[in-house]
Amino acid sequence: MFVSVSGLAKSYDTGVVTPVLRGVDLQLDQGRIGVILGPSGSGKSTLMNVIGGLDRPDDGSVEVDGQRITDFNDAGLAEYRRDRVGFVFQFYNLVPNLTAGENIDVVSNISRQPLSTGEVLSAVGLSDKKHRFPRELSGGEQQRVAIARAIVKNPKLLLCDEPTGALDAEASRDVLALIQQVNADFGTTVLMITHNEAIADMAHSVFRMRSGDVVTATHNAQPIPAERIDW
Ligand SMILES: Nc1ncnc2c1ncn2[C@@H]1O[C@H](COP(=O)(O)OP(=O)(O)OP(=O)(O)O)[C@@H](O)[C@H]1O
Repeated sequence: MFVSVSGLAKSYDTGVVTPVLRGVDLQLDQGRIGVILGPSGSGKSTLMNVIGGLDRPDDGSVEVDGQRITDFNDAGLAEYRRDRVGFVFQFYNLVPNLTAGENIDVVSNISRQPLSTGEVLSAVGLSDKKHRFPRELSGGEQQRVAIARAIVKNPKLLLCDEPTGALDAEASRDVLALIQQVNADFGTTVLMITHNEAIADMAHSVFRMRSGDVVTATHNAQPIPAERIDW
């Protein structure tokens, strides 16, 4: 199992203690696309942040590629995030005064075994826009740069938190097709959060969350190409 989450629990204390993850179990095979669905506040982002080493649980464990990351110290977690995990968020988070190519270079410069900026820009279909600034790109193009930046470090795991949340249907389909292409071409295991039920059809595994727990895990023998998702 490439990602194995077991009994993951986390609460926030804001005066009142609120459990946000209540003993979550989740398993995803290597090279697969997993989608996490669930209503707002069900704990999707918190779960993904723990899997990505951005946050720590109170209890339970996360293993990725045979390593129990929940046992790592801060330096170990920083290294894990830097070398092993690519992150894509809803609002791209590109550096506004750097070009598309420079946004990608920032990450490749600190990566251990990066792909080339040219290769990832070509993979996301933006070779001709390398010198554009984020404000000179559409939302969909900015998200494709963000995906290129996430994969330039050649991560084993790509974590996407609502990657199409700010995009219209057409741009969303392009971005999802690109994520599928990255999964197929680079063998990257993908875990993606979405509110959109329709996106489940492109995943190998679908995890439905409710009130801090994964309540169902289902598997698609034949995920559909993102181009065929019905919005
Ligand atoms: N830093 C924090 N401090 C206190 N409560 C928090 C914190 N982060 C998240 N929460 C709470 O934890 C719960 C789960 O949040 P989370 O962001 O994981 O849910 P989500 O399913 O991703 O929601 P959405 O779809 O709206 O992004 C929410 O009730 C939220 O208010």
